[in-house]
Amino acid sequence: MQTLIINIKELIQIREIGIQKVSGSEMANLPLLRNAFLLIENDLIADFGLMSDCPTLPNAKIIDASEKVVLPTWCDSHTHLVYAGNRVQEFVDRINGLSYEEIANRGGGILNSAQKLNETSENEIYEQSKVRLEEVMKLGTGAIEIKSGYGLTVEGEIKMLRVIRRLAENYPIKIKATFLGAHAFPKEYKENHSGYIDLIINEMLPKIAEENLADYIDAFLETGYFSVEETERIMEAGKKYGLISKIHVNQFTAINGIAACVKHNALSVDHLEIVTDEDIEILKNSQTMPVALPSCSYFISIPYTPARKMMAAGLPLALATDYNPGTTPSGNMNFVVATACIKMKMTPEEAINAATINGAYAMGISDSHGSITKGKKANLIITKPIHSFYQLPYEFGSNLIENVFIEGKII
Ligand SMILES: N=CN[C@@H](CCC(=O)O)C(=O)O
Ligand SMILES: [Zn+2]
Repeated sequence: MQTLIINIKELIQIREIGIQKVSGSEMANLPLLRNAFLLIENDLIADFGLMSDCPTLPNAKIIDASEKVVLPTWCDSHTHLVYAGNRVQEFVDRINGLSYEEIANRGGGILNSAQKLNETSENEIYEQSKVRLEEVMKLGTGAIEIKSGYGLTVEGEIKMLRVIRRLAENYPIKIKATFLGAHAFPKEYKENHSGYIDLIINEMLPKIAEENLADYIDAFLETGYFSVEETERIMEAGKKYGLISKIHVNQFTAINGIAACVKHNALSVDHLEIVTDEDIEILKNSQTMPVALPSCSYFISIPYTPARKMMAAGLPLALATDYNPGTTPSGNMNFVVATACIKMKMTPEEAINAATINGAYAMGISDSHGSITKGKKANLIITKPIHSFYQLPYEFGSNLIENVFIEGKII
C-alpha cells in the first residue's frame, strides 16, 4: 500500500537516520523542504524530497497538500493519562486561594486520585482513559508515555499498568509504560516510608516484571514526597529488573535530585521548574534528557522551566504535556508547543524539536519516531492551509490540524 503526499508547502523536521536528539544551539535549526513530496509505504516513510524529484506512481493513493505543512506527530514523553474521575473541586479550591501543597496536605491531590482509582473497576478506568487517548491522537500525538502512580497499592498499580497495556494493544499509537509506585506515600505509610518502599521493591516490582507491564520506572523526588535517598533505592531496584528511570524532580524545590538521577543514568529528568546552576552543570556531559512541562506551570501557576538558560548551556530539552487530573488536565501538545514559545521564549524551531525528536529520545524511541526520516514510522500531521509552520504556535487556541497519520493510516 503506497500513499504519495504531493505539493507540500513545508515538510519540516527532516533528518538523516541516526540523529537521536538535538542539543543547545542545534535546537534552533529545524531542517525543512519547501514544495515537497513524501511517500508512505505501509507503515513507514519510504521516501521524500522536492516536487521536482517526485516519482510517478500510478498505483499510489495521492494526497494533495498544497498550502499545507507536514510534520512528524508529537512525541509526548510524560503523561498520567490513565486515571479515574477528575479533581475539578481542587481546581476551584485553587482559584479560591489554596495552593497545590495545601490541597495535598488536606488529603487531596495524588491521594484523592488514588482513592478514586482503587474504587473504580479496571474496565471503567479503561473506558475513561481511551476517550483521552483518542482525543490526543486527533490532536497530533503519535507516541505517548503513560505512568501508573494513582494505585499506590499492589492491586491498584497493577490495574493501572494493565489498562496501559490494553490501550497499547488496541490503538496504533506507540505507548511506553512507566511504573510510578513512588508517586506519594499512602496515608497508612506516612510515618513508615521504608515500609512503603519495601512494598514497592518486594511486592510491586516482581509482579510487574513477571507480567512485563513496564518499560521505565519513575518516582516523585521532591520535598515532602520521596527524598534523594529514597529515590535512589527505587532507581536501583528498577535497574535490577531492567527498568531505566525517568524521574519527576525539581518541580517545587532543588534538593540535589538531578545529580542522583544522572548518577543512575536516568533517561530523563522531568518538570525542572526550579533549576540551579549546579543542576545545569551536572546535566552537561550526561545522556539524560531534561523534560519541561509548561502546561503544568500554566495550570497551577508555578515557574516555567528556564529553557533559554539551559539551551544556552548546551543542553537539550524536550517538551511534554504531563496530562493528569491534578496539575494538567490537558493532553494537547499543540498548546504545550505554543506555551513554550510564548512563556518560555523558545522559538518555534526549538519548541518543535523539543516536542518531536527530543520527546522521542525521552521515551527511548528516536530510532523509529520523532522526525521525517526514511525508514521511520509514517506518523505525520498534515495541517490545514496555513502561511508557515510559525502559525502553529502563533494561533495558540486554534486547531490547525487537518489529518493525522499514525503508522501510515489516517486516524
Ligand atoms: N508532580 C507529581 N505528579 C504529577 C501530578 C500529580 C497529581 O497532582 O495528581 C505531575 O507531574 O504534575
Ligand atoms: Zn507528571
